[in-house]
Amino acid sequence: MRDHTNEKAMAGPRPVVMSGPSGAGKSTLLKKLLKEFDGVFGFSVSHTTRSPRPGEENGKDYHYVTREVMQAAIANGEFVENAEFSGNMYGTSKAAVQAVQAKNLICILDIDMQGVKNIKKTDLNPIYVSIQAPSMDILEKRLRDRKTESEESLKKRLDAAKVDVEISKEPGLFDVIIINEDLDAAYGKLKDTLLEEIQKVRDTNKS
Ligand SMILES: Nc1ncnc2c1ncn2[C@@H]1O[C@H](COP(=O)(O)OP(=O)(O)OP(=O)(O)O)[C@@H](O)[C@H]1O
Ligand SMILES: Nc1nc2c(ncn2[C@@H]2O[C@H](COP(=O)(O)O)[C@@H](O)[C@H]2O)c(=O)[nH]1
Repeated sequence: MRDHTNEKAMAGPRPVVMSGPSGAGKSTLLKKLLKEFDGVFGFSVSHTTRSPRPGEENGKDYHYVTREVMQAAIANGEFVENAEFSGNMYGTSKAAVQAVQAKNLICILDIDMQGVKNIKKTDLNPIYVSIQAPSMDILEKRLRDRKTESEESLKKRLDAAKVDVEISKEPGLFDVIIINEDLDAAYGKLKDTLLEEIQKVRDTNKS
């Protein structure tokens, strides 16, 4: 059977991959984009086996599933990419990407470094953005202040962050690395990076 995800990817605007250490500010920044540019961006809702955090909604932030359900769906070829992160499974389903691209929106994927490497093997052709904190100390403070992690999970995320920051230096891996120190400044850089694609969607919607 042919994979229609890729045909849609060729036709519509380029997706955006937002990656970077847990706690660097990816969700904060992408939520600002979705709010300011209503009708331009759409979020690719991932699947995960982790439990929802207070305030998170099933189907909006993630599709919360069991490991068994997720493994079966992966085996069935339903995912573009998947990864194990900090003791849980995460993955982007083909349906999640298609749902956004069917509306001719810029599809935003919030994924870890394993996801970036796997998306590179597809022909999704996204813009790759790495969001990083100014230092490991600041990253740790943000994660602690967010109050979402146990000590064990915090340690796993900080260990993964160190690896992530090193790998992100690989030439050509990311189109842009944004250091999220001042939120407004980081958001400004993100918008500058995506300006051309935003304009394309606006032009298409006008005509
Ligand atoms: N520029 C900033 N200055 C201070 N705090 C920030 C800044 N950007 C984000 N934060 C805060 O840092 C915390 C982590 O941000 P956020 O949840 O967006 O990170 P994330 O990269 O999406 O993490 P994860 O990958 O775990 O989902 C949040 O509490 C957020 O409010
Ligand atoms: N490879 C993938 N990584 C994903 C996906 N969805 C989220 N993530 C990444 O997981 C970590 C942790 O997220 P959290 O919500 O538990 O804090 C973070 O780095 C996300 O970018 C996915 O579908 N694939």
